[in-house]
Amino acid sequence: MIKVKVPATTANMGPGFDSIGMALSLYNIVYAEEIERGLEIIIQDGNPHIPKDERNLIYKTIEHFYKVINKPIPGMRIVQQDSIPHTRGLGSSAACIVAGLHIANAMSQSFFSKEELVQMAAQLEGHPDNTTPALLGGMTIGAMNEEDMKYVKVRVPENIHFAVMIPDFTLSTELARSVLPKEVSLKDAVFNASRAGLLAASMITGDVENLSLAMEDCLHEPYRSKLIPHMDEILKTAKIHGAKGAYLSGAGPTLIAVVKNVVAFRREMVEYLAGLENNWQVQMLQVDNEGAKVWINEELRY
Ligand SMILES: Nc1ncnc2c1ncn2[C@@H]1O[C@H](COP(=O)(O)OP(=O)(O)O)[C@@H](O)[C@H]1O
Ligand SMILES: N[C@@H](CCOP(=O)(O)O)C(=O)O
Repeated sequence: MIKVKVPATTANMGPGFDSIGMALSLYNIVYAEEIERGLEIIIQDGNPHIPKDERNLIYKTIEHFYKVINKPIPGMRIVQQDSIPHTRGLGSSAACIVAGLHIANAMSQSFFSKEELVQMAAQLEGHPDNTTPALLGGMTIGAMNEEDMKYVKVRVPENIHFAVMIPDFTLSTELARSVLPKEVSLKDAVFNASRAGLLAASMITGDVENLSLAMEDCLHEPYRSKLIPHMDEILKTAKIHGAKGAYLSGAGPTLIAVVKNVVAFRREMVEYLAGLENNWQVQMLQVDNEGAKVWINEELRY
């Protein structure tokens, strides 16, 4: 039996579009084992939106891996315990890709290194800001071309708290990318480049006082805010209630605030969000600095 535990991820973190992302302490757990033939997928929370056939993203990733290694895919049973809300900007699709790669690697006894899986995952997702932190933990800053992805992993202090505000509606990454402009001005490019650099450096030094400025973005958030009712108002209110920085997580619609005073912030935001539509829920999470974990027959492998 193979068991894989994969963290949720928050991509972009404001200005780091398609580059910066961080793993969060919220997990999907997937069990997989070979069976004589066919495919059985069991979704333990019974979520009707997750496909239980060959269209399932974990299975599609496993199928891709077997094609790469040029071996026939065996019959298998997959059991999913999902806690990462899907299509909400918390890297549920990246978590499937990472789980699928780890399962296929173990099941086929291919022994690809973690580094090779990092590269494969980034190519499959098309941007490295969810899959890299999901595999390695911490915050990662990545850049890719057609062949390769280079990155740096930063361990984030565990006493920084992330208030994760999740509404009751979904927003697919595909749709949220379709509203982005094809070209941007030099002014906007400079705005983001300066803040992305400041964000990376501030997370390395733990200088959270920089985050209010360092988490600003003008490449994707202004366009996506039209798809997310009250987004700008919620981000502003989070700062009024003491957030050090606040941003749209991934392609949205989840919003995240970096906070120090966890109890007071949560109380005030829960009260404020209760007055809006879309049933916003607040979860207080931390960084996951370890990334995905794999057990084979209950023995932790990596
Ligand atoms: N646990 C899961 N099992 C199988 N497929 C999943 C799971 N979670 C997400 N997916 C697939 O990923 C899609 C969401 O991906 P995406 O739009 O990128 O949103 P997210 O921000 O959650 O990654 C879902 O529509 C579904 O097809
Ligand atoms: N850089 C991507 C990140 C998408 O993250 P997800 O968690 O929404 O899948 C983007 O902004 O499109």
